[in-house]
Amino acid sequence: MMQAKPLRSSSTGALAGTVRVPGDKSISHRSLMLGAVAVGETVIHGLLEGEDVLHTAAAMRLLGAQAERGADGVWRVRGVGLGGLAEPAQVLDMGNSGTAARLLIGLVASHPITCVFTGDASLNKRPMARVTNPLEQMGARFVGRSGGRLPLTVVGSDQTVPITYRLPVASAQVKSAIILCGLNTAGTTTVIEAEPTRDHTELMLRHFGATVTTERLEDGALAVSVVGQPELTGREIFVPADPSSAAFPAVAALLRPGSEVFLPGVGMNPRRTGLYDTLVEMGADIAFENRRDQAGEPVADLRVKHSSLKGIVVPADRAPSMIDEYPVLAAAAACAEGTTVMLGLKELRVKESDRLAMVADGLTKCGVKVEVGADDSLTVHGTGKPPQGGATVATAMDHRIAMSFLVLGMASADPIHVDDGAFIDTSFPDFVGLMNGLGANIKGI
Ligand SMILES: O=C(O)C1=C[C@@H](OP(=O)(O)O)[C@@H](O)[C@H](O)C1
Ligand SMILES: C=C(OP(=O)(O)O)C(=O)O
Repeated sequence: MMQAKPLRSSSTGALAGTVRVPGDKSISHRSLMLGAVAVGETVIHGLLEGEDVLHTAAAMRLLGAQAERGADGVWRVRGVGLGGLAEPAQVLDMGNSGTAARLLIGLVASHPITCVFTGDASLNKRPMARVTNPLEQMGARFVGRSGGRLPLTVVGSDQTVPITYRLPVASAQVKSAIILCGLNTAGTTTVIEAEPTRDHTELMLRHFGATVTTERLEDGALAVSVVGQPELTGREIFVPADPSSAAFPAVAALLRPGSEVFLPGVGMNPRRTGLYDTLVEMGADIAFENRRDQAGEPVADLRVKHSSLKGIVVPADRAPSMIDEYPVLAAAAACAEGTTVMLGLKELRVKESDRLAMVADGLTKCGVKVEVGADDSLTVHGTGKPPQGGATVATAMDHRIAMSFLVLGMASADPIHVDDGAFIDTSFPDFVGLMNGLGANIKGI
């Protein structure tokens, strides 16, 4: 159990400067996992060294791969080849990370090994049936707690069969778990998604030499297919800065008068940029400079200046492209002029915390008028002025709730306290140092 780390954020002057936010979490997990089942060496530049990703690295080692950080900060993974993962002698502890757990459950399911997965108190509450149901159809077996929660034993098989599966929820983790099981399954495995979710698994699999195709179906859904049992070859990977992490200094700069921050090399995969589209619609001054391609992923340098924001309606179909950014968008909406309505937020209830409830409770404590709809919408009534603040906000083991309220505390009239900032290290190590370097005032209490 990590020791709680209460933090306080108070308003300061303008934020200014350049920060390179850490590497993309989704891409980092995938680079370690695919590197571990490729033949030869995978060299990863800019891997996120957050706790979530370090749990994946540790798990890949227990499964037989080598994964080490060099003194130059570059990670090198020596893979075992597809089908070569070894049965781990210990429980695989995925910490706080839904992505690590769900993707790895998929990857090991088509290996003839038995693995026991567990996580922390937050992860062990999160639903896993969404991955075990389709993986069972492919031939893996599972023994877990009721409701399909971790701890969970996966009895994998080298006789898995391909399926065609329509996702019942828009989830890149579920899509990826099935594709990763399909990777070591003879034949073609297809996942159909009605709403496009992040496609880092597909892009990176192609980079490693697999055949992954996408086809638009008559009803508009996307069918993603992987041809099983390819030879994957170790590659060089350059991880872009995480757009989900860049969201925090970006929103902080928008809220603090006089601010200008520069965020180089941020991932701009269109399946991830919903927050930036939304902020621009709200009136944000964000320039996307030097757009370029970095090893198969689009990136840009972001220049963000203080802006007066207006409330808008954020449509439900934008949710997959900004799913982790609603807490920080809610902080921005609390300072905007007018009402912001965010539609289609049901999935927020099954993240590291029930983010819909945590955001609504925290904002209410800070003096913001909010409503949670029966349709899982969130309405935030902004007054055009930052809220009062002056509250202690509960974070429920959730890094994004902690960072979002610390950002709001940079603008609110009175400081905002968060009860525990320890989980920030899961995705954004040195968040406090980087933000304070820009001129924020976040302190331990
Ligand atoms: O595939 C991924 O890397 C992720 C997918 C999303 O989860 P869901 O697939 O549950 O929506 C997101 O919330 C998570 O932070 C990372
Ligand atoms: C939901 C998140 O991560 P995960 O599902 O991997 O725990 C997140 O980082 O906001």
